[in-house]
Amino acid sequence: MFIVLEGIDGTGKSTQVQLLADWFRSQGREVVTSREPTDQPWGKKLRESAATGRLSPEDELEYFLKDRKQHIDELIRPALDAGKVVILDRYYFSTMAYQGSRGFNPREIRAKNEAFAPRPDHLFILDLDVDAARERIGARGDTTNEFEKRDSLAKCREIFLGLAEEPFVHVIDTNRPIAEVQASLREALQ
Ligand SMILES: Nc1ncnc2c1ncn2[C@@H]1O[C@H](COP(=O)(O)OP(=O)(O)OP(=O)(O)O)[C@@H](O)[C@H]1O
Ligand SMILES: Cc1cn([C@H]2C[C@H](O)[C@@H](COP(=O)(O)O)O2)c(=O)[nH]c1=O
Repeated sequence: MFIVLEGIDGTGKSTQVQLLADWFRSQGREVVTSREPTDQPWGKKLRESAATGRLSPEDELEYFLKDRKQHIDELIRPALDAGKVVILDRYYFSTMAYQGSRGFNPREIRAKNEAFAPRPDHLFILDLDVDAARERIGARGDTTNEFEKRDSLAKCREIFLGLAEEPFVHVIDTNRPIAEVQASLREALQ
């Protein structure tokens, strides 16, 4: 079972990934959770760039692809092959949204990724209004970074919602208490 949570910053992805992992573990399943960008060298460079200034659009896209290839080879495929549940906080749909918002064609980005990246069984788009999402980032104690500018987040949200009609995609309204959001995820999986 391969599950991905996506959505703009602050929608509650990390919170929900942990709760979902707890649920699977309580059923005796082995679970691997991970996130992109990863904590490997390409991912680290990308995280640093959020604070120090974004890379050129071309370099940024290239680094995300390199980071993902390594992630798939070293963690995602081995875990899936071993029958584990894999739950990711962001994947190539974020590249469609964020690098799409920088001018690349989201469909081309998707094709490039799907040439090497397995498609998840379930994709949850956690959806929240941009201002509410930015407020949550503030309440978490973080200042918004270069990836979290209002206009580009609005464009990202639009690209994410453009995926809504596909059969493996579930759009989840996260303007609700954490437990209610989690109940919706579990219901969709059941
Ligand atoms: N449903 C909710 N209602 C209110 N607050 C929430 C909800 N879900 C998460 N939060 C809070 O909002 C903040 C952002 O949540 P979280 O870090 O899980 O989001 P995220 O989507 O992973 O963010 P990012 O993409 O920036 O890493 C946290 O302080 C979290 O406790
Ligand atoms: C996978 C991926 C991520 N991003 C951006 C989106 C976020 O703003 C940051 C990651 O931060 P998080 O708060 O830890 O989720 O990276 C991107 O632009 N493109 C991608 O492919």
